[in-house]
Amino acid sequence: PYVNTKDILEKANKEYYAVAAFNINNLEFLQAIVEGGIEKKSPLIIETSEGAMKYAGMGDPLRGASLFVKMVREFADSLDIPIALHLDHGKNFKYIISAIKAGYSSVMIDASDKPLEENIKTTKDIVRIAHAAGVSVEAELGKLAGIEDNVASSESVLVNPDEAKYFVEETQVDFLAPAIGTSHGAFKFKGEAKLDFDRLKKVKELTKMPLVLHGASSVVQEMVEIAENYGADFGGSKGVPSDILKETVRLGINKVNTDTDLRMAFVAGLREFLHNNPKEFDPRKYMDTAKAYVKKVVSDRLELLGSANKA
Ligand SMILES: O=C(COP(=O)(O)O)N(O)CCCOP(=O)(O)O
Ligand SMILES: [Zn+2]
Repeated sequence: PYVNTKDILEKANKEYYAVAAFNINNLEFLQAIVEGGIEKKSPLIIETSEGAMKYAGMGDPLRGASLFVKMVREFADSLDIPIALHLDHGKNFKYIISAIKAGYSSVMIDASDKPLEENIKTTKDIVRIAHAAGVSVEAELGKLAGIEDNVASSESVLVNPDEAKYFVEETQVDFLAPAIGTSHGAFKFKGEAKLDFDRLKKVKELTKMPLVLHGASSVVQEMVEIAENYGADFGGSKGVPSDILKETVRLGINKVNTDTDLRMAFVAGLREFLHNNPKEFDPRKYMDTAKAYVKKVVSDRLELLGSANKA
């Protein structure tokens, strides 16, 4: 069934597991993610960034949002696993309202680059509108390093746990993304991978609410090797190691944003297939391996996060 993200996360919060939030931009990634969810009998959070809404809507975010709602609902309404659709990194008021209007389960208002009081005010405005429409809300505190689509923030600003408590009380958001040292993309750490577990623990103690980890891809070595075998150059790529990811779940992370791992799996499959089948041009054939590799990464992640058999 098509459900509200909050329902999925409240259950995860109570039972101390995490649910992956997988980003999509097209049909093929959605198909692969849904196949993984069915195989693992796991709840799924499908999420789209504003860039994805523009991409699918050919420049028209409302059309993009509406297309994603229809695609996701088509799968969700016909399956036993709970599936939610979430707007990831909502920064533009028009896009956030478009997602609410189109029927998204939840939206993120990302005002993390603003001073605290401004982040609170903007977030409160969105919470008021979203809650009136039965839509749940995610916000972010602290800043991720790395490149986000429209915010190239060089250094990460880690969350202040006391600020987090004040923020959630003032804004009434439904789930919170505390920055604890991750960053978007495939180049997360120069040296050893390290996250601030102490801050995470404190934020959980102070807020007791479902928490979100952005920039949580692991950069799966198996996929890097396949892709590089067929011409990719992912030198220097490094993600969040599985044991560190599991520790964040143990400490209270319940939604785990995963995009890069699926992108790398897809392109590994595509490169491999195209190299080995020079005569093929049927998209149902050349997307096959790409989708299979995405499904594999999805299934492994659902297992790792503990949401398998929680549908
Ligand atoms: O946290 C993540 C993904 O983290 P990852 O890179 O570690 O997968 N996300 O919110 C995904 C952000 C995708 O934005 P865009 O479509 O503009 O490129
Ligand atoms: Zn993110």
